[in-house]
Amino acid sequence: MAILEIKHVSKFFGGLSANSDVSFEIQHGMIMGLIGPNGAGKTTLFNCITGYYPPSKGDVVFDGRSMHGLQPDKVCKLGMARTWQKVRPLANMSVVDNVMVGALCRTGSLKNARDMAMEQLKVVGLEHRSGFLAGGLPIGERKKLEVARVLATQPKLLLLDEVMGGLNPAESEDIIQLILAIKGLGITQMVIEHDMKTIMRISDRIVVLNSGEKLAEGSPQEIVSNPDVVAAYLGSE
Ligand SMILES: Nc1ncnc2c1ncn2[C@@H]1O[C@H](COP(=O)(O)OP(=O)(O)OP(=O)(O)O)[C@@H](O)[C@H]1O
Repeated sequence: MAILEIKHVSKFFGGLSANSDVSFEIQHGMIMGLIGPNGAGKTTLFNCITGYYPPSKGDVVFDGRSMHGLQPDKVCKLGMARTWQKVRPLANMSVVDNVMVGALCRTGSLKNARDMAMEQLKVVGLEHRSGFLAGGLPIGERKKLEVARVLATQPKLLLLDEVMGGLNPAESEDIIQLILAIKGLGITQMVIEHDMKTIMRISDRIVVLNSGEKLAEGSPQEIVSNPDVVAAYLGSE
């Protein structure tokens, strides 16, 4: 069974169709890349999947259960967590306290939450920063902090929205290695990313959105050799 089934999802903002009849499935343990030109509807789809927007039409089925009508906190408790394009840590709190916020979705004990947070800081390589103020971290470490915070919610499915945006090549490489390590932990991931080389490298499959519609789906090789994708997306780079 697929971990996530997106079934004919549409999202309208007034007359604008941000997502239009989008359907695909994500299998357990894989990395699904989600690409498309600016304004193609990628973030809107993340919002529809994770309960931030109710889809105007269609349904999202996670682990065999419809997400219809569920708020983001409930969706997160069921095992789906997402990052945001703009990283906004709780700047005046320590790094470990930021991650504890995620862990408190799973435990009421502050001690357990701290232990869980430290565990995730190790996964992302930030344990040496645990006592620092989150607001003082450089951008590359803020991104890792964001990933640690969502990992602390113990997701089965992680949705990463342009987590490499604004990073230099060395920082991006760190995040790529982190995404691959998370895959090694058995966590399924869906990744929005603009850099084509990166998305080709990390994805098992890729879905391409264009003007809100699913334009193509396939392996990285199938996507780069798809003439529609080249015309709509690669041609616009
Ligand atoms: N809350 C909203 N209200 C009205 N229109 C919206 C809203 N959110 C998104 N849109 C519109 O929906 C379309 C898709 O936007 P979305 O942010 O999902 O695209 P995207 O593929 O994530 O773009 P980018 O790559 O630039 O982040 C755009 O035309 C955008 O202006």
